[in-house]
Amino acid sequence: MPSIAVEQPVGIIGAGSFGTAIANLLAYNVDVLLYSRQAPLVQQINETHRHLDVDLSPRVRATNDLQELAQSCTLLFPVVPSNSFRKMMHSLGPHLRPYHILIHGTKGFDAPEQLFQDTDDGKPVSRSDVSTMSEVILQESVVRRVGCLSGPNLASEIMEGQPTATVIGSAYDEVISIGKQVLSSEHFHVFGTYDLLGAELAGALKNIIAIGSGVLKGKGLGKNIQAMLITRGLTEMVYFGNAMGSQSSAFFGTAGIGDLVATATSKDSRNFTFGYRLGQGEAIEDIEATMPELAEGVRTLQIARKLARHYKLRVPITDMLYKIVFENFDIDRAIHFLITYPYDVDVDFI
Ligand SMILES: NC(=O)c1ccc[n+]([C@@H]2O[C@H](COP(=O)([O-])OP(=O)(O)OC[C@H]3O[C@@H](n4cnc5c(N)ncnc54)[C@H](O)[C@@H]3O)[C@@H](O)[C@H]2O)c1
Ligand SMILES: O=P(O)(O)OC[C@H](O)CO
Repeated sequence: MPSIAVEQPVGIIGAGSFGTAIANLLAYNVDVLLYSRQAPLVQQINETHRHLDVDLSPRVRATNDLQELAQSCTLLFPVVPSNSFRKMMHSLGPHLRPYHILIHGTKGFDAPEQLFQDTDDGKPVSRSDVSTMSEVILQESVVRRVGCLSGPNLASEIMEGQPTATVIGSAYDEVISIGKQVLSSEHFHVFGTYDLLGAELAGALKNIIAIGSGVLKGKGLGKNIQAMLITRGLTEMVYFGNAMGSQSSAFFGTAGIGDLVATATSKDSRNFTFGYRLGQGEAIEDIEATMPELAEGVRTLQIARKLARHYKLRVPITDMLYKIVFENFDIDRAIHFLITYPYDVDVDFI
């Protein structure tokens, strides 16, 4: 096992909710260098050791110098939203060397901006138009040892010190082992899997179903229908995963059902909350205007809808949610459509 992680600080890129939660988790084992683009925030963190109403470990130091980050840390955790990820990699890439290891925590996809403006259903996208975050890292840097962090990891609970688990997906044993070494603690169990793609797809796709679950809750509906949404939603996630080249098993582990249950049932989830407010009757423009960072699932929904066309997938929940979010489709009609949908078999995958 490489010894770099304990001898050097471990870097985090993105001082938002998840970056901050990960910083305190890492600080049980290692010194941490937390990168933010905002100089005043860096100064505040280093002077007060507090951020987002949380006490930071004295082992956490902040910087706004990407070169310092890359030179000080071999192991880096990029945790910026998917819509900023490629831009962030453009800035970071020139500072990276083949010895760096990147384990990202971002749950979304990258796609050309044109795709998000193009509402023409007749134009599907293909898999090559869409990248996972590990693919973006490979495209934008010389780094090869990449991984992802995926699981039921609501930042607010982690910041309160509550226990949970995660899974590190990577094709490389040393990425999994070093990730476990720096992150494991009595609060945090770390699994490993070679199915990097499956862990990334599960983490991104569950956000769509979390929006749907929030919609039902916002409509005042109960646990029976929420359970069915999660069950059939998981089925649609498997369909997408199989079409995009991952194994089904990823969807039945920590990154799949684990994160789906957490995100689709918690008011601390932005995706669930976005759906809840829709279900309560709020206009999308009003929700967007008052959510500082848009729920990842909204972008993922746009990409998934087009991928479904490309792969000819039968994914009625994804279709209905797309219509609700982007075409003002009536929520009650969508629920009626799904309840009367001619689903033929209960479980049709292994
Ligand atoms: N919040 C959670 O509970 C949670 C848990 C697991 C995974 N995630 C995933 O982590 C990612 C980030 O979520 P979050 O909750 O931390 O979001 P957030 O909005 O709280 O924070 C994102 C941070 O990234 C920074 N950022 C954006 N672009 C950047 C750039 N180019 N360079 C450097 N910093 C940049 C922003 O300034 C912000 O501080 C998302 O993909 C999310 O799905 C979140
Ligand atoms: O819905 P979010 O973006 O708050 O995130 C939920 C996390 O992905 C939980 O693991």
